[in-house]
Amino acid sequence: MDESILVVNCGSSSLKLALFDHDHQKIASALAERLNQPDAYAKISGDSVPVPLPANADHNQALASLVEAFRVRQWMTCDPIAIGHRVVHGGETFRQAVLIDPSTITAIDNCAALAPLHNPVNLAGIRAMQSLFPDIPHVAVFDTAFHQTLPARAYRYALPDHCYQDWGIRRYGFHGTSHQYMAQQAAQRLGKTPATTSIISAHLGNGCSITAIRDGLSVDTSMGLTPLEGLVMGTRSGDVDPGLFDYLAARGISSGEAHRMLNNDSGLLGLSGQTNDMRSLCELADHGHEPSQLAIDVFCFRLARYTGAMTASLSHLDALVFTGGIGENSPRIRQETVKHLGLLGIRLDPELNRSHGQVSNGRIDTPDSRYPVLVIPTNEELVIAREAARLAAAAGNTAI
Ligand SMILES: Nc1ncnc2c1ncn2[C@@H]1O[C@H](COP(=O)(O)OP(=O)(O)O)[C@@H](O)[C@H]1O
Ligand SMILES: CC(=O)OP(=O)(O)O
Ligand SMILES: [Mg+2]
Repeated sequence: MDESILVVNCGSSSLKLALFDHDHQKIASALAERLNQPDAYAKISGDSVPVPLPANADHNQALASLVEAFRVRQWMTCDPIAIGHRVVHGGETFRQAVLIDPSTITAIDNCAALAPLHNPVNLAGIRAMQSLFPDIPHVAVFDTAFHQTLPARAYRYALPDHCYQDWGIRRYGFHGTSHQYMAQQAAQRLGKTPATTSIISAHLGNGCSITAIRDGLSVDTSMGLTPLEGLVMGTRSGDVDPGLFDYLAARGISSGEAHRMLNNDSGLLGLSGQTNDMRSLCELADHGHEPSQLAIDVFCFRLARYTGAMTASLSHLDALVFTGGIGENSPRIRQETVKHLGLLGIRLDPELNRSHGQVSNGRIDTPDSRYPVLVIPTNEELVIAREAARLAAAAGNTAI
């Protein structure tokens, strides 16, 4: 028997699928993008030939095609023992991963108003996989769960009390799976246990967030009610003055248009006018494109400011950790961020930084830096696979 585990991560127009074996080693992964658009496509990592998809393929069609491609390649010769689903918003209902049953579906649906871009597609992915694999456990792993330990002083907005009591308006935080993994990995690299390790974890991918983790628990984070608050991101603005909405309304911009502007047309893309891709942005800046350099400057300064803010929640700091596509791969962004943190005494070794800490167990700081700085590759899919296997075993499916 295979005893494999499938992990599904559905985004608004994309999806990622990963297959793990019983030792939690990744066997295969695949990506579908531009879903519901004429040029929808899917590909398996390492394959040059795309997996055929019909024009305007939706999440259901893409998942069915990719599952079939895994089967044809003999990677999955029988049903997996469990399927783990990334769910972005679990509100205050979910403090940890859960087996999905009809009441879970209703609860995730109830959180959809808080994450209209994410939860409906997460649910679409769950339903599609349940119809392909009706007889095995499905597990939901929530981005928000790890942040359920935030103290009220960090999660409450200074709004009238009923906004929280009646409507659940509070800061929830996201990317929890990645931040939790950073806490474990940093502890391991520093020869400590997570329960005694305090870090600042900067997850810098297309979405970006930073979290203060005190003795293994999330105590402050930059994202809020939705994944729009906080750092500058690929296409998201991060923090803006809420007065902006009235100002835009007075200029005839509807709330839908403002929403699109802040979520899809802002961030690195908005500032540079060119791209949301940090690698391209760095090349453009190298060729003298000033708006691209400005986008990098705003990104790094905001990140440094938030790093300083996160220290308010910690009594000591074991490491500043960089992760996500940008955090793992860009020495320039790490250096330009840390350059603003001189007062904290954080210094990077240029050589170690250039090598992404690969020869130094992740460390990229100098011997005289007041705090260690680590680069750690994130692996949200592995965490989801482990959680799915754990809950499936607890539910009596094949033990792991
Ligand atoms: N070598 C690099 N230098 C700078 N940025 C990079 C590099 N490699 C990847 N990135 C950036 O990482 C971002 C994507 O991060 P990733 O974590 O893969 O995204 P997602 O959040 O979609 O999983 C993009 O902005 C991409 O340009
Ligand atoms: C919550 C969030 O921002 O997720 P992503 O980085 O996948 O967009
Ligand atoms: Mg990511």
